[in-house]
Amino acid sequence: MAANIKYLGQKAAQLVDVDLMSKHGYAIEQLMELAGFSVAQSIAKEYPAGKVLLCIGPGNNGGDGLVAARHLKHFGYKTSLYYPVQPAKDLYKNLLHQCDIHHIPVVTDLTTEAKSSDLIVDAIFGFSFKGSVRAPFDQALDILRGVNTPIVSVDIPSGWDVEHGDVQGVGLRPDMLVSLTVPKLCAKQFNGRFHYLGGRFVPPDMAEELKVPKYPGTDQCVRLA
Ligand SMILES: NC(=O)C1=CN([C@@H]2O[C@H](COP(=O)(O)OP(=O)(O)OC[C@H]3O[C@@H](n4cnc5c(N)ncnc54)[C@H](OP(=O)(O)O)[C@@H]3O)[C@@H](O)[C@H]2O)[C@H](O)CC1
Ligand SMILES: [K+]
Repeated sequence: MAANIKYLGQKAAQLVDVDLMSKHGYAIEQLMELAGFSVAQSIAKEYPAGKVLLCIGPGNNGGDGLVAARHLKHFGYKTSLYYPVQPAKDLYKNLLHQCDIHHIPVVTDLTTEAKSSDLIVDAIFGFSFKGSVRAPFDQALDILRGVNTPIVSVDIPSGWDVEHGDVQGVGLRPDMLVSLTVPKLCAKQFNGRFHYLGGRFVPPDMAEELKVPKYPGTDQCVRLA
């Protein structure tokens, strides 16, 4: 584990997000593009090109997944989306349209697709997840837990409490975790092979306060463990 790293609780993570947008003038589209790009780059560092199924949730974690799908396609991966709840928000509609024009299909048979993919990206729930997992994601998590395909979780392994980890015993067991901005408390319990940090958009004063580690060269991600 990288020395001096800071872990944020749920409220603190949400506040950082609000500060970036309301105090520092970032648009959500900017943050999401860089977050999703960093997820795609982290994947490209560790997994060879192949078939990637991105499982997309109803919030901004899902938005990061839609962005990552597009960048992975540009990097030479064959990507598809499982996106069972598609909110009617322009942000997500535009990202989905961009996936469509990149010939990234939306699939519905999660079991078949998960088994036949080389990698699964878990962009279902991020730092706003709370309570017990509601349908249809309860069943989706069951299916994803039952396949052997390695999983990359975006920011939070889905089903995990943001601070306490897999307390409900329904969470995913990712091979890679890509924390965004800074890791959340549950990341202390991550025991997969690769822990990366992405979201290289934090301005210097905030980065110092949050103890954001140094990114190498022009990379959008840094390996923490
Ligand atoms: N600064 C950054 O690091 C950035 C991070 N980004 C990414 O954004 C997510 C956080 O996004 P947010 O939209 O706040 O929340 P989530 O994606 O985690 O999820 C919200 C949706 O999930 C639903 N939800 C919540 N709990 C459950 C549950 N138990 N069962 C089913 N559904 C659930 C929730 O529904 P509600 O009805 O409760 O509203 C929402 O629909 C962060 O983790 C990063 O990945 C940004 O992209 C960029 C900046
Ligand atoms: K996730």
